[in-house]
Amino acid sequence: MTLLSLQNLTVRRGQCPVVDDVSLTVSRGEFVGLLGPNGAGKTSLLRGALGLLPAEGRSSLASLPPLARARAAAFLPQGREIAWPVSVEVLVALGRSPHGAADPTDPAVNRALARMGLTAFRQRRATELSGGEQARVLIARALAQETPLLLADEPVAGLDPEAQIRTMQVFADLAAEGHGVVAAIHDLGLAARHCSRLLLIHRGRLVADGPPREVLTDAALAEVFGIKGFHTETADGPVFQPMGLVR
Ligand SMILES: Nc1ncnc2c1ncn2[C@@H]1O[C@H](COP(=O)(O)OP(=O)(O)OP(=O)(O)O)[C@@H](O)[C@H]1O
Repeated sequence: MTLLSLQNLTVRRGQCPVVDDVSLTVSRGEFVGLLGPNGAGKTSLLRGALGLLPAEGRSSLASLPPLARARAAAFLPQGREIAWPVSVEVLVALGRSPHGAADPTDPAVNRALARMGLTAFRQRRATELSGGEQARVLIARALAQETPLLLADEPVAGLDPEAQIRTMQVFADLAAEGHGVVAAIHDLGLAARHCSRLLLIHRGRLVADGPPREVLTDAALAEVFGIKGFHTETADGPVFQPMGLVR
């Protein structure tokens, strides 16, 4: 079942298209990594798809009324600032708002806290956590929304290795449970290891779309990122490591 459909989506900042004629679909069961260099258009693509930026073309999400959209897709923005000194459980419960009251005793809040390893933090004041802990709380808020689709902008940025792997595993589990996840990710090794599909964005255009091994080719790495990488298959799954510059 299709959770997101983009047809010829174009987002302009000024005159310049920063998302250029992108068409794709995302289905249940997919954990999609959105890759591309700084400024490639990943955030603009996510925001355009959600209707948070004006766009030409069509997005199945952007055309929904706000409440239906909030029940269809959760969004984790790139910014990680928590402004209100509320408890972790109250903040995570805000993810339940599209479904009615934001109740900290809602089982969905417990599930989100547990998935992100935050149960012991639930009574802590969110503004008094470390940067990485706050980032995990914001992921938990998006998980508590329990939507068919999760769009996450650099969810593992600033997390320690355990939290990065835990978060990638949570997203892969969500996909295995029948949700869809699209996450902008700069760590190509984590993306290659955990995502079922990668989208490669270069100067606003979708230049590759497929399984990690087919997207992270030597030619694409050189052309898009200016790097070379090392791949291998291990008993624990695929390993990809960026190795050096080519320009
Ligand atoms: N508010 C803005 N006004 C004008 N141009 C913008 C604005 N925000 C972003 N841009 C430009 O749009 C392009 C795409 O930016 P976007 O934030 O989508 O990239 P990104 O792939 O998410 O990058 P990063 O990996 O650095 O987060 C960039 O060239 C950027 O300079």
